[in-house]
Amino acid sequence: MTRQMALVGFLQAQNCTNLPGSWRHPESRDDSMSADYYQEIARILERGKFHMAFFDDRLAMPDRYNNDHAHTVEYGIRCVKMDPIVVLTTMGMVTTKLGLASTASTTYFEPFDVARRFATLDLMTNGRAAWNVVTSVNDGEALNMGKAQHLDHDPRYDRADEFMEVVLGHWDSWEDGSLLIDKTSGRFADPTKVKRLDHKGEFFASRGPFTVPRSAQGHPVIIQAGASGRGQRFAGRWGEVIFTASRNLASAKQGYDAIRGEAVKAGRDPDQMFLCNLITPVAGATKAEAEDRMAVIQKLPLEIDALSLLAEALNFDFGAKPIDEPLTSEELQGMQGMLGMRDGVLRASGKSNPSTRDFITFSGRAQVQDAIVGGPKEIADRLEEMFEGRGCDGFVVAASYVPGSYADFVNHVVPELQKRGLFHQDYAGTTLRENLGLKRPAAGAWKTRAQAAAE
Ligand SMILES: Cc1cc2nc3c(=O)[nH]c(=O)nc-3n(C[C@H](O)[C@H](O)[C@H](O)COP(=O)(O)O)c2cc1C
Repeated sequence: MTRQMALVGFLQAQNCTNLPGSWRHPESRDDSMSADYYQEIARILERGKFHMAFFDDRLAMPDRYNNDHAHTVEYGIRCVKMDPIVVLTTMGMVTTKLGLASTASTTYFEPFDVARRFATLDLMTNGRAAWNVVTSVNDGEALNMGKAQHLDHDPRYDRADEFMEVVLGHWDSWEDGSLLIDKTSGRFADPTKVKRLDHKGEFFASRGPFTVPRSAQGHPVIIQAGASGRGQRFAGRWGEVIFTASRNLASAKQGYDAIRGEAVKAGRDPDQMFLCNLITPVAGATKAEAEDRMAVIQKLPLEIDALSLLAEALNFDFGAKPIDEPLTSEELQGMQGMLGMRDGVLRASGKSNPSTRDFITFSGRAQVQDAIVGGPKEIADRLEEMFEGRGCDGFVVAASYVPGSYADFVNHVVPELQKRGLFHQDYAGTTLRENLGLKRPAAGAWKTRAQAAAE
């Protein structure tokens, strides 16, 4: 079969999109704290045959900049952050095919809890759930979750490896065929097919038995977005859908090859994983219409948006330095958040000690300079180049206003991608795995492949 791309809607259960200024857009809906807002997005994405709606998450509002939240609340810089799984559930109730993905942290939750919440979502949506595994980024999250400080970068991933073993172990506990529900014999399930996990490891202990049987797709799809060396190793071991944020084909190809290489080392088939690259399309019926839209969007960001979100993502208070003063090597080394972002700024600026202003310019954080602006042809051309050039297998589509950005993409770009045979005409099945073309995992398959790779 011809290779076709996966499309994922990038959503936030918050007062703005990942572009913090989006709420100021004249056509943005004002009711982002209502179910109806998210249900409208869900219907648009399903009309456009998107594989998934995906929510990011963070367990704190940005307040690392100047160690204060006043600016965050005042300018609406992602200051509302609701529980994404609850919001997803409301979207699941008005759709039947759209995959439903949410982020949850391995650093601040217990694996049993995460395993149960996602397995429940998977049952309630007939096998459409996915979990984006993150290790979280900053001290604000630590302080909200009863810890003094966020864990260091690489040890977070060591802990996350064991977290995955516990979650997947629990998801395997009810063998297929264990449910009998036989009123005549009075037997609900076969006890020989439901096992306790009895996990006692370095970081976690969880006994079981798990309390949620397997779903139509086996278990939720695993998403990951590690970008550092350690993060890519983790993504290659566990991720079935991988999110990347490459800005051009050359760097996308590098990331694509690196993560697929890690998957092979972990004993996996790299063709059973989809790398989806983040894009911000600004689409119109014509190029001119899109450029008019972009003119409005470009006026939305404020400098404080970028400063606030950089401080949040890198767990570093950029407010403590004059904006044009180079950061010291010690300060750069001390950053513990999304290190892929720091490294990207070092690369793109060509400076070993960039200033805060360089971070604003070269990270593009909270801004739209990376937007792909165009009519159907221009946007489809860019996506086709990245997809056919093997920079990725699909795209995570970010919005600069809601619901307009999704509607514009679905109305103008999706038909063009379909016409070119790059995107499916319709959903192949009902579960997310069926629609992505991922095999239903056999219970325990992840263990054998880890062993095979170690041998
Ligand atoms: C599309 C996309 C979505 C992401 N969503 C989240 C998120 O919701 N929460 C989070 O803490 N990190 C999120 N991340 C960050 C990644 O999990 C990861 O930390 C980041 O890419 C840096 O990689 P590293 O952890 O290997 O340094 C996202 C990254 C991408 C590309």
